[in-house]
Amino acid sequence: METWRHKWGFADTQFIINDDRSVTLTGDRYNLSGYKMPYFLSYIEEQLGIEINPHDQQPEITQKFINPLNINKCFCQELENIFPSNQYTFDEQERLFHSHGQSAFKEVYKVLYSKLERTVDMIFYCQSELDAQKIINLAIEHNICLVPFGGGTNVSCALKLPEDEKRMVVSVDMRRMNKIEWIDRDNFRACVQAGITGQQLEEQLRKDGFTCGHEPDSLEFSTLGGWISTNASGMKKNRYGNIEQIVENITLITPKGTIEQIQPISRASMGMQIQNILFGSEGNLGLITKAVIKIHPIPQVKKYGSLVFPNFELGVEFLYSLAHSGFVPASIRLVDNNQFRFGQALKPQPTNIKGWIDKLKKFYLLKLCGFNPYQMVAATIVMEGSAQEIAYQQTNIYALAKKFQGLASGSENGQRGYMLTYAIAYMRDFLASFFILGESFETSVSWSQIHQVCHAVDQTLKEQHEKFNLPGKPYLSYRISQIYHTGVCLYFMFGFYSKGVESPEIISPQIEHSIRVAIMENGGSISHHHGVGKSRQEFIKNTLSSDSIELIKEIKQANDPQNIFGIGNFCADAKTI
Ligand SMILES: Cc1cc2nc3c(=O)[nH]c(=O)nc-3n(C[C@H](O)[C@H](O)[C@H](O)COP(=O)(O)OP(=O)(O)OC[C@H]3O[C@@H](n4cnc5c(N)ncnc54)[C@H](O)[C@@H]3O)c2cc1C
Repeated sequence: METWRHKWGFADTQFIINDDRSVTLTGDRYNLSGYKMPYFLSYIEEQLGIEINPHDQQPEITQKFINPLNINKCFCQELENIFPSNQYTFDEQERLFHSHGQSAFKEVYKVLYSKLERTVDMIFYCQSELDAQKIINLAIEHNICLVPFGGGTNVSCALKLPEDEKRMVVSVDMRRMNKIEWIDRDNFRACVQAGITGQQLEEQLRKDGFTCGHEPDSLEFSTLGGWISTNASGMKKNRYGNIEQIVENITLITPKGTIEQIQPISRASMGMQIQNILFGSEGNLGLITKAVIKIHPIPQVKKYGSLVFPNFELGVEFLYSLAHSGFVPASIRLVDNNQFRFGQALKPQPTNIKGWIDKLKKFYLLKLCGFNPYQMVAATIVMEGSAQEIAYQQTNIYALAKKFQGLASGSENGQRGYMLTYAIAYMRDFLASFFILGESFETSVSWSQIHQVCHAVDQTLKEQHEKFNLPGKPYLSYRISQIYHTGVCLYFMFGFYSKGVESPEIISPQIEHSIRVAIMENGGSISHHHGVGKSRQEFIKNTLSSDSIELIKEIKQANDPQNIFGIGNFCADAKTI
């Protein structure tokens, strides 16, 4: 539990360069692990217009910055009297780990290569609802700032500490609260403690024959409390719902008491629903200790699929028709040509037979069907349900795709596409060590504005790259990762070469900011699922009316007048209300 890691993921998994310049993902956790990828480096070099020297790596700082302890002696003394010593720590690595999320430029880069502005003073490991009440009471008595901590996977700087916070700051790590309290088999509900990670949740439910089905790409480390706090979205939301459709009751312990419904309800008309404001509360209101969630029997069949289309426009037209049909699969994603080619670059050197088959497939696609390798795109699909449901979806999806010149391209490619998403954050850290900085960002956008937003992002990135006189070429790729009745979630990845660039950690957020402005000016939203945190606070005023913002501030003020939960997300001046 107390292990820390500033980079993404498991310690046994990292990309390395072999002597022959091929790249391997170590370990055996993913289906990308353990084999040589001969085309990886050349793809990156071609895209960025640079040459990677495997021996020229950016050195990580060995003595990482941790600010001097800011101790409230009376608080610490009382805490010592109430809790055993294994429930809190001042360990420096733990303090650093609990002071950041996974934003590439503003957090991880700073920890590894520069300096994080501020660290927490202590970590408290919350083990029960009673612990939550006690630590909040102690914090009120001694004026301590508490910061709820889930898996530390947010990418919105939600755990970034306000620099002007003068009080002792205690991170409240919720991960010891990781049990399923009860399962109601008849009504498909489970009451689950908030510190459970997605992986633990699925493993525990599976033993009883159930699944929750919420699968964000951070599933291995992110927690139920974090999902609620950030209003998360999982890849299979078409079948299982986004987090707000999955959760039926939340328990939040606040400085004023306990916020919850008396019992979970399938649906209710009961006046204003206080539960709704907890989705996206981002650690501002209190500690989420548990939630009642919907569960489902493990599906009889899970099947991957994939399609290729001649270009992104046809792929989007297909998705538009699919979104308004009755056979939407659990998940479908459409990747642009850059991401499609990146997927190809991660493949192993084919064996003789496989190489021969691949050549035949290529001949069919490129020569007979006339696909252009620099325009074609791919959709990856996950179908879950009964055998009949899958058969129905499969038949109809492939028939519909044909109308948009789509061709089926196999389940193996579909599965690889999904596995790729688990490797992206490992790739970010690997590339950063070779001065290639990248970040992902997302938005929701109406169907009619998809191309406009993609174009605006592309243009803005090119302009910014030129403005800062950065070396090589900028990299951009995007995918549609969720479809809705009225629009989609667009998920972008961008990168640039930073060798020789002064303070890339200052330039990168400026580029990101300009891109968000372009997104919003062209009809995109502040965020589809990453949340506001500190990264997107300034865009709240373009999202909500000023009176709405005031109301939210008043709720915060009424609930936490001392600003014990002083992490200051959502609104820059939320803490001063
Ligand atoms: C590689 C990668 C892939 C990702 N994929 C997805 C994705 O597919 N979908 C998606 O929605 N997001 C995704 N994210 C973003 C991130 O995983 C989510 O925002 C996630 O919900 C954060 O959960 P966490 O437990 O890590 O929370 P943390 O990062 O620990 O905290 C996030 C915020 O929630 C608050 N908080 C956490 N727990 C509690 C609690 N128990 N009570 C009160 N407040 C609490 C914290 O104070 C903080 O403000 C991804 C991130 C990465 C790095």
